[in-house]
Amino acid sequence: MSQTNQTLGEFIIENQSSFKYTSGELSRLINSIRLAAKVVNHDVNKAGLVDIIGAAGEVNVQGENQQKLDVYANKKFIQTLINRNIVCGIASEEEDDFIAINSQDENHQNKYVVLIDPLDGSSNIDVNVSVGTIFSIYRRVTPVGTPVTLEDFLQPGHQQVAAGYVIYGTSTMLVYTTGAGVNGFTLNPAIGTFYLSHPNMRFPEDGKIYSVNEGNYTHFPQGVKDYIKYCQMEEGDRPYTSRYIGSMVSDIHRNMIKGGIFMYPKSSKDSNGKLRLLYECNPMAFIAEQAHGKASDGFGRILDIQPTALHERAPFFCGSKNMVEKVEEFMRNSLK
Ligand SMILES: O=P(O)(O)OC[C@H]1O[C@](O)(COP(=O)(O)O)[C@@H](O)[C@@H]1O
Ligand SMILES: [Mg+2]
Ligand SMILES: [Mg+2]
Repeated sequence: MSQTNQTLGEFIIENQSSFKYTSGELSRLINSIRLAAKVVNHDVNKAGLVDIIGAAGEVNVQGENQQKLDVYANKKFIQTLINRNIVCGIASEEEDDFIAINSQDENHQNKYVVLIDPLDGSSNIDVNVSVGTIFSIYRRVTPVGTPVTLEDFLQPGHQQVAAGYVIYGTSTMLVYTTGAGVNGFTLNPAIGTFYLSHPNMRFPEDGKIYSVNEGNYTHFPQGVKDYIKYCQMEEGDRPYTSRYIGSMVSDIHRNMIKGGIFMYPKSSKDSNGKLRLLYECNPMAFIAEQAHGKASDGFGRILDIQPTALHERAPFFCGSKNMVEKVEEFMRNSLK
């Protein structure tokens, strides 16, 4: 791939006009996320050498032991967004409540709220397996000029104006959508620039990879058990291949390129699954749909769920369209 590829900065400017609220504000916001991603990437790449490995000694609102990199990435993204005076509110997996941001001139003119999972795949940080960052962006619904409220964050996923993720893997990539398709950019670490490497990303309609933590098999709903058995059957183009990294961003990224389905169902242990609707499921679902894939809670469209709490969870099935429809079929049949 030659360096004649478009840079992320050029792409943002060039595609600004395809975005219905073309005020440049969203472009500046995506640029801020690009900046924060580079800062975090710089330390992720030498995780063993700098003091960002291991537990931070704190427990977050989800009751999870925060990793040092969770806290570090959270701080870097929030700091960058505040410094660039570009948003009116931020919500994060690592923050109990949303953060209301007053614009310097105190009249709350900023229009966007951002929800982030600063570090996705925390269990993989210490073992040098790829991890990610996930972001979701909405226009506020409360009037500009008034302080941001919870209502601005509890919007159904189909209201997102942009969403994306950063994957810190064999290479570092930023993949995002503003509702006009999905594009992926690879960081050239030597010059610190993201280049368009994966234009117009699309899920193949069908795939041969299924990604689920089979260690929870006995706790899964019958429909999921039936679908996993279906994937493992010697029939037609099956059995499918089981691949599970344990970092949702990385599992879905792989399946978007190769064709496949990622599943984190509810179980007798987690009555609503593990993944958080607002800053994990919704942004990945927006990406999936924009890439001609599908995202469901097993019965309906993830993006149509009306959220009621900042850190609520949802069962999540995301990937190649025909595979998600197949698991929905098994879920419906299991209730008959
Ligand atoms: O270890 P499990 O139960 O399979 O869970 C793995 C899942 O949990 C997550 O790590 C949750 O995300 P965080 O790391 O951001 O908390 C997902 O990335 C991943 O798919
Ligand atoms: Mg996560
Ligand atoms: Mg996280």
